[in-house]
Amino acid sequence: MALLAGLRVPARSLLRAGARLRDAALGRWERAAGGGGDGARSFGSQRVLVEPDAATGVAVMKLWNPPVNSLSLDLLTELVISLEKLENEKTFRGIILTSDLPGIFSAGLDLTEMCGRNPAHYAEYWKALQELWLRLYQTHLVVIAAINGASPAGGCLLALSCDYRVLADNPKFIIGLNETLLGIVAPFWFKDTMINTIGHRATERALQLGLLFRPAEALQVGVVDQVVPEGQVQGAALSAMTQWLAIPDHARQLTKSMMRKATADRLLTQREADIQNFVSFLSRDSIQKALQVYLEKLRQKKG
Ligand SMILES: CC/C=C\C/C=C\CCCC/C=C/C(=O)SCCNC(=O)CCNC(=O)[C@H](O)C(C)(C)COP(=O)(O)OP(=O)(O)OC[C@H]1O[C@@H](n2cnc3c(N)ncnc32)[C@H](O)[C@@H]1OP(=O)(O)O
Repeated sequence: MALLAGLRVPARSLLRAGARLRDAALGRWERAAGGGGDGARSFGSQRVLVEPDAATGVAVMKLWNPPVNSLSLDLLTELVISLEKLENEKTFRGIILTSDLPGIFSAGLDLTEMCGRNPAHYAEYWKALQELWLRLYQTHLVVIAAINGASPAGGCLLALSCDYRVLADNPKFIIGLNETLLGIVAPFWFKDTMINTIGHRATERALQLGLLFRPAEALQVGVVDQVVPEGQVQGAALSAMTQWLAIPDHARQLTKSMMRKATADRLLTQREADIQNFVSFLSRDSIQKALQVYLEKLRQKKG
């Protein structure tokens, strides 16, 4: 059941159990080692599978961090490495970012990285999140999010950092920056990323109320660009990619940079202070207690 949205997500327990077994078995991408569409070999890490198609210059990047693709330190690190690898391959011009877990795009930041750890860990974790956002938000590649599941908070940030968003039409696939519902505050760069997507007023309302949008609402407010039937999300993302890749790279890339640089620079100029803010905020007893209670509720809701 989706606690925040007050919505039930169908039992994925069996799938999760299977996923955990696969995880335990490791060799995560052996099943895909045969390669991508044009004979290019799939590559990846334990939690990120990349299926490159050298013929089209598009790679599909799939998140796989069971049970809910929470953005753990490991997943953040692996995402940055995969992204960097694609950026350095001249063949690639676009990425489709999606999930390999049914019904979940990403549950956002990993609450277990934010609870009961020490300040050095919080700092390392936040730096890794900053790193992923800075790279994803500013990459010269076209990134299209094929959102095939729920994406609260940090999951929404991931999607908002892409160039275009396609959401599968399922009322359980909620998306939004819902931090206030947890008693925490979305950092300024989360807020800026949303403002750049849907504007100031819509962001203010969404952030203060911690709104999680269902697909039709997400489309209406502009959090996503397209809603398509489930099962068509990756195809629709690939179609949209064709339009983006029809634009000469240099012109599109310079335009992207012109639109996004000031936002990214704002974090870059106060990166260390942002880390310290996060560490001192998380180190408060009241915040730790609130996060523990929230995590416990998530764990117990099945019982
Ligand atoms: C002044 C300010 C200065 C600085 C700022 C400082 C701090 C603020 C920064 C904060 C920014 C935060 C961003 C975030 O992303 S916080 C995380 C927000 N995410 C959520 O709240 C999502 C919670 N999860 C859900 O709602 C549901 O799990 C979900 C995703 C809808 C899926 O539902 P379902 O399929 O039914 O799965 P379960 O709920 O049963 O969960 C399965 C399993 O996963 C665990 N889990 C879920 N979400 C998380 C998570 N985010 N992190 C870690 N673990 C998670 C859950 O506990 C279950 O565990 P179990 O052991 O029981 O299997």
